Order: sequence, then structure tokens, then C-alpha cells
Amino acid sequence: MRHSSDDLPLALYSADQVRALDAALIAAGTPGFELMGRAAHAIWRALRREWPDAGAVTVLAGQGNNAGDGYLVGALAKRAGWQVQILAVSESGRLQGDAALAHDEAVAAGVEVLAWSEGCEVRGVVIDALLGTGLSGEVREPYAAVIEWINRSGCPVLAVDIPSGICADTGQVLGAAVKAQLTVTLIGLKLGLYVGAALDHVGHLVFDSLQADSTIVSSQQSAARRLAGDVLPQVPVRQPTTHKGQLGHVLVVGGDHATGGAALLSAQSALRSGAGMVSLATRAEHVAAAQARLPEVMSLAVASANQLHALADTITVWVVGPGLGLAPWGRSLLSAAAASGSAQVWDADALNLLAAGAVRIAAGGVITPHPGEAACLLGISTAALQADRPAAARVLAQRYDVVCVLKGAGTLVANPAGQLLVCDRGDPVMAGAGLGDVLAGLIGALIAQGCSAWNAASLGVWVHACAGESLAYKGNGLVAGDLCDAIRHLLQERAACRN
Ligand SMILES: NC(=O)C1=CN([C@@H]2O[C@H](COP(=O)(O)OP(=O)(O)OC[C@H]3O[C@@H](n4cnc5c(N)ncnc54)[C@H](O)[C@@H]3O)[C@@H](O)[C@H]2O)[C@H](O)CC1
Ligand SMILES: [K+]
Repeated sequence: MRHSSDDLPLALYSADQVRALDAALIAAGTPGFELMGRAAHAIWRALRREWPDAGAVTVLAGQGNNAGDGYLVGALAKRAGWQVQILAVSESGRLQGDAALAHDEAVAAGVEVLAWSEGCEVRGVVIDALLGTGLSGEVREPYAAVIEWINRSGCPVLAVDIPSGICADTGQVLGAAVKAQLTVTLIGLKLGLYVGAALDHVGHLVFDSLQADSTIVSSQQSAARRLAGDVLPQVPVRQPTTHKGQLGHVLVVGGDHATGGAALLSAQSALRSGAGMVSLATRAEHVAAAQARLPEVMSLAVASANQLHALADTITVWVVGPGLGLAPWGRSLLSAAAASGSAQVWDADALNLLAAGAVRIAAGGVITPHPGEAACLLGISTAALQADRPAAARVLAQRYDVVCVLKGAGTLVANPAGQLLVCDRGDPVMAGAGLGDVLAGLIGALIAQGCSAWNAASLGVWVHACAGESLAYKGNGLVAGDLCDAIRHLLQERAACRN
């Protein structure tokens, strides 16, 4: 999915919520067929913007209102002099209600409506008007065959409202799903467009409110909200009298034998992200490298947890897990962190030890699992986790009474109250080593500077993703150290534009 522009709404709805929204708009006096007509115009505008010279469309129409949108687009294209064919996919009976009216309007405009079959020929741009928010359960035949037929056609595809076969609530593929180059979504953004497999199916996303009454829209409960820079919390501003003691002390704990690099990256990230002081508790063999690379960081050779007790009272936030390992050494240090009573950010092996029941995390902390670690914490397969990422993030936050950052394309931030934030920024180049270590250190530094766990996780995820996006030009060679510098610049820009 190409990145969103920040003028998109923040609210993300479930299928039921967007249906309730449609119903509320109709109840308030906007006929459903009027909304469908506005939808068709929005789709037709987006189609001509994306493929101005196509001159031909092939509408694949199902039997609900999603199809109705497609029929009306066909009528508009026909009247504009384009070549139009509509291939109707019917499972049972005739079209109902507004979809039937839309069908009749297309026929009246002179559009040829044929029954779809494998032998049909695609002309121009495919308009996927098979299934929208009314999809329930795995896609049945013949729709699954039609979806595969569309994906095999090699033609450009515009998906109406949501790519057919994508679940509007979870983003998962329900058996088969259309791969679109452009999705035009209507009235409200669906959560399922932003998470899971949907990110490989949506293409460029265009939103149109259909001039829906904003008071009705804003009163509708949403399932999640998008992270957007202008509504994110700010890092507390440094005053002329601010001294480093007021900017918190981050202790990064990790780096067992041969895995010192991860802890170093977290420490580097915490430092670059503005923490007042950063200490690193690690194996003795890593201290020389740490001091050489990060002289501002106090690097401690730690053989046992006892050495941390003297330090514990000066620590604002513990960032534990990068390269920690699962051996007794790492477990003892994690236990010391859990017992400290200070703010906690647990990542990587700390989460594997948590999943194993070796240690418990105190309420109010932050966990930052990648999908595999999250699946382990939930005792499910990674595939099952990825099938419903929003549910997984919420369950983890509630089960451990923490803020959960579920990493991956479309990173999610959930809290025990059930609030869910979705990050639609970032870039595939970020799927690289060490970037999770950087995020953990960044979140720790934001907590050290006075952010709550929720604000630190939300702001940290968004800044981390935007920083990665700014480095996408480097291609797959994105280096975690570069990311730390890009994060520092972004945080400074945000602070500067506020002063
Ligand atoms: N006024 C409005 O509500 C507007 C809605 N818009 C568009 O309408 C769709 C939602 O329409 P709806 O009729 O509720 O459902 P769909 O058209 O998405 O699908 C219903 C259709 O699909 C069949 N079906 C359901 N599940 C399956 C399955 N697993 N396999 C196969 N077939 C399935 C079902 O039998 C029905 O025939 C929304 O997305 C918008 O595109 C307008 O845009 C705005 C006004
Ligand atoms: K669709």
C-alpha cells in the first residue's frame, strides 16, 4: 500500500460499524441510492485520475450494494463514451433493492450485462464490485473462481470499497482475495484495509466521505484510530534550565555471550532519542565495544543481578531483552527488572522468558513483540496470529495489563482498555535486523523524558516508521544506526516546530 496522506480521517471502522454508519445516514434522510450514486462518482473520478486513457472498463458485479456501486460506475463510463461491459456473477436469484435499481440504470445507459464465465474477455480496467463489507465467511464459489480469474488477467484492478475477499475487520484473506492497484473506499475507513494481508491487496488507497454528515460520522463508534503526526503527543519541551537529570535514566539490559549488538543498538537509540542518561548492563566482553562506540553511555559489565540492585534506584525505565538470551544470566537480570518497580519496556528474549512463565511483567509496562513472539505469548501459531492482528494486540494488552506494540506491516498499539492504534507509515526496507532493538530504546527514551507508556509507544511507533520511510531510498541496506539518526532529527523537528 502506498502511504496515506495525513488528511485521511483517523477513525477506522469494523464492517458492522460502517454498516451502522450507512444506516444512520439513510435514517437521517440521505437515501441509500443517493449514497450509491455519490460512491459511483467518487470511484469514476478516481478511475480517470489513475487511468485517464484507459477508455474501457470491465465491471465484475456481485449481488449486493457493492455491485450496485459497480453498475453505476458502468453507466457513468458508458455515458462518457468508454467501452463498458459488466460481467454479472450471480449465486442465487435476482438483484435486490438499490443494486437492482443500479443495474437497470446501467442497462438504460446502454451497457451490455453478461453472465460471467471463465471464457469472458477482460477489456481495460477491471472494476471489482463483487464483495464489499457484506462479505461473511470464506468466499464461496463462483466468487472464488472469479477472484482468481481477475488476479490471473494481468489487467489493472480498481477495488470498490475493499478488495473482494478481504475481511473488513481483520484484513485477512477469506479464501481468495482480489489484488488491486487502487482501492476506493467510501464513507468510513475500514480497519481491515490497514492490517494483515490486506496490505498486499489494497494498492493505493483513495477515500471519499460521500459528503456524509460529519456529525453523524463522528458520533459513530470506531474500532481503531490511525496514528497521525498532528494528533500524537509531544515529547516534553526542554527548557533553558532543563538538565539531564530531568530527562530520565534509561537502563538497557541485554547482550549475552555473542549477542551484544542488539543491546548496543537499543542503548544507541535511547541516547539519540533524547534520554538524559543511558546505562547498558551487559556481558563483560561487550563493554569495550560499547564504550568505543557510545562513550556517552555508561556500560557496565554485569555477571549477576546483584550488581544492578545498587543502580536500580537511579533508573527511570528499564529496556530489557535485546540479545538477553534465555539462560539463567538473562533470566536473573529480567527478574531484577521486574522487581525494580520502575517503568519497563520488554522486547525480544524478555518476551520469550515471559511466554515461558519464567518472569512476570508488572502492570503498566510496554511489550514490543514481533508476530512470532506474540504468537508464542498467546500460545497460537504465527499464521493464526496474523489472521487477526487487532484481536491479538488487544488480548496481549489485557492479559498482561500492559501497552502492547504488535510489530509488523501495520504495527498496532493496544492498551488494556481496548484502545487500538494503527500505524500506516513505514516501508518494506524496515524488515531488517536491529530495527526492533531501535524501537525498544526509543520507547524507553520517551518514557524517560516524561511520556506515559501509551504515549511513548504511540509516538515511538509513528516516529520509528516515519524515520524508516525517510530512509527507504537507501533500499534494503537500511542500517539501524542510520535509523537512530533519522529518529533524532524527526524528534528535534517536532520539538522545534512547537517552540
Ligand atoms: N447505502 C449503503 O449501505 C451503501 C453501501 N455501499 C456499498 O455497499 C457495500 C455493502 O453492501 P452489502 O449489500 O451490505 O454487501 P456486499 O455488496 O458487500 O455483499 C453482499 C453480497 O455478497 C454475498 N456474500 C456474502 N458473503 C459471501 C461469501 N462468503 N461468499 C460469496 N458471496 C458472499 C451476499 O450473498 C450478497 O449477495 C459496501 O461495501 C459499499 O461498496 C456504498 O458504497 C455506499 C452506500
Ligand atoms: K469489492
